[in-house]
Amino acid sequence: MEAKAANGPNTERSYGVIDGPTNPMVTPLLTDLYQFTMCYAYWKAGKHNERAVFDLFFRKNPFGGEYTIFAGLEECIKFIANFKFTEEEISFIRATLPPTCEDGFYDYLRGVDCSDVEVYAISEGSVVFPKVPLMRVEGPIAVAQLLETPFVNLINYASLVATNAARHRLVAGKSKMLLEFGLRRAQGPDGGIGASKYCYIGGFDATSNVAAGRLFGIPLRGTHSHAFVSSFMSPDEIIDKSLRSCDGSRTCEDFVSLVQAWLNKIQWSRSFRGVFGETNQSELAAFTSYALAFPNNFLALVDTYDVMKSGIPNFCAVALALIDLGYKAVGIRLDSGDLAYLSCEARKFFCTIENEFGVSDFGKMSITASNDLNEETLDALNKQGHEVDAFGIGTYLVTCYAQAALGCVFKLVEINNQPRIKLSEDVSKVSIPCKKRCYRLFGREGYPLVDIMTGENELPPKLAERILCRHPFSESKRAYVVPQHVEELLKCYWSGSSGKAREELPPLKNIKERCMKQLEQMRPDHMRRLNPTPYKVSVSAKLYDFIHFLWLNEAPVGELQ
Ligand SMILES: Nc1ncnc2c1ncn2[C@@H]1O[C@H](COP(=O)(O)OP(=O)(O)OP(=O)(O)O)[C@@H](O)[C@H]1O
Ligand SMILES: O=P(O)(O)OC[C@H]1O[C@H](OP(=O)(O)OP(=O)(O)O)[C@H](O)[C@@H]1O
Ligand SMILES: O=C(O)c1cccnc1
Ligand SMILES: [Mg+2]
Repeated sequence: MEAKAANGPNTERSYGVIDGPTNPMVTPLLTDLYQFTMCYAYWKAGKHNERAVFDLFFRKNPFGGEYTIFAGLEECIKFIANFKFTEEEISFIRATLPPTCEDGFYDYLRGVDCSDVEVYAISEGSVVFPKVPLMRVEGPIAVAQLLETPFVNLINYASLVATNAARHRLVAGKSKMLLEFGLRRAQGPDGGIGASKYCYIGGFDATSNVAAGRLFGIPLRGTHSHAFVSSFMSPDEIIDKSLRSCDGSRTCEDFVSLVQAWLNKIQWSRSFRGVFGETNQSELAAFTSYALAFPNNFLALVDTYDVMKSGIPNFCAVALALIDLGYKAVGIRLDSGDLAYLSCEARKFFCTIENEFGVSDFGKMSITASNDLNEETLDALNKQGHEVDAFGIGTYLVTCYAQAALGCVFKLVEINNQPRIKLSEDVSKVSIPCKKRCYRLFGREGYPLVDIMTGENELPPKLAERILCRHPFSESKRAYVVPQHVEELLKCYWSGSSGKAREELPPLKNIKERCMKQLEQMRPDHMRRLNPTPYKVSVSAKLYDFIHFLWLNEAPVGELQ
């Protein structure tokens, strides 16, 4: 079933006005307690207004892949645009912190907003890679610190599920319809709404989630369930049997009998004689009823009793009766069994009907498949060969069953213009210091070749000019690149009250288009499922030297005795 296009409240916006986050639970209190204790301690030390720079990034691509889709930025910007404590929230913090905390702190909180904060970010829907900041947050340290948990929360799942959706899209292929059916299995209401929004960005065509359709204008689609089929007993219970023809010129007074006549014709036709016997009459009643309710959108779930011996013949009888009245049935959904085999058998059945009764295009009837689908099953279906046109995917997609979290982090990289580094025994966890600029360098064939981070004041990489790209931590890994195209990745998305120009938040459709375009632009070996080639993430020679200077400076020298 296809719902009429929705015009969500967020589809229109005027420049400069940013409405609040989608989820009203996203308030300044949606953070970890330690953000408030640190905030108090910064304030007590008189440090709260020191200018800090934080980077938000992740360390490893999810799902064993070599790419990630960045999502969740719009919600972060909506959050900070409306960041302000209510009196009730301040009272709660007062009651939560120890009584020794001074009153002046609460007066300070009363005045806190994000007018002194700037956020630079990669555009939402972009293909992104580990270590490169997705967002750079600059502002008074006490305020920027309060943003850590909500920002990381808003980005982590959004990017994870958008990446999961993109991976499903890549396996399914461009021509297939992908429907997100996950609401009932998602991690709560926010998980469900988020999944619908971010799966759409990652390449799904539609969702069954009505609230997401209203909120974001995502196309809504749906079929019907087994309950609808098994709720009927027999065609006798259909009371209003009349159906007006599609053009309104005549009325069929007994659609139920028309369906029955078609079922007999199919059963006794040359091609189907002996292929199936009595079909299930309660199923036939359900299909007939559904067709009477939606003659233009008739799609039947055919696996309640027996796909080939009941569901498909019953569907065809109803579809042919609809055709008599000038309607065009949509197709079927398979929700169990061997989806490769059954989809091929169903297609053969439809093609035989087309030939037997001379009904053009009956063989092209749409076949939707669902039932615990995931990347692996889609891949297996491709290998076996199938006739599925649309996949309805829920549980594995929205719960990100293959990987629980993306692991985004928020690290201090500069304070009062002083670069800071976070060391770790594990080199992959050492943070890259300094307020940085990030660029994507494209090669001769149009593919992105490498992302490079430089210090803020370094000259940007120049077109057709050789630049040394160094692995941030491994001395021997380096390469010269002559970029044919250079894209600066971090753009200003929030400039507070500074008056600096900032990017407008694009409509969801544009974010999705960006994502699809960028995925297409990637070199195929980075995208393959098995042993993909890692995309190179690098730093300039100058930044490399500085990281290692700072590293040596900060790391204590051990003493052996
Ligand atoms: N041709 C296929 N190749 C690989 N996996 C498939 C194929 N067809 C279906 N699957 C997957 O196999 C699993 C079958 O699920 P399950 O064992 O629950 O059987 P079922 O068909 O759902 O049976 P039931 O009628 O009890 O619901 C699903 O995850 C489905 O996506
Ligand atoms: O399988 P998923 O990828 O999660 O897709 C959504 C599932 O939800 C519906 O049925 P439901 O699972 O509620 O009932 P069932 O267990 O009888 O299939 C639908 O028929 C799909 O099977
Ligand atoms: O419309 C459907 O077919 C649907 C919706 C949600 C879950 N399963 C199926
Ligand atoms: Mg199921």
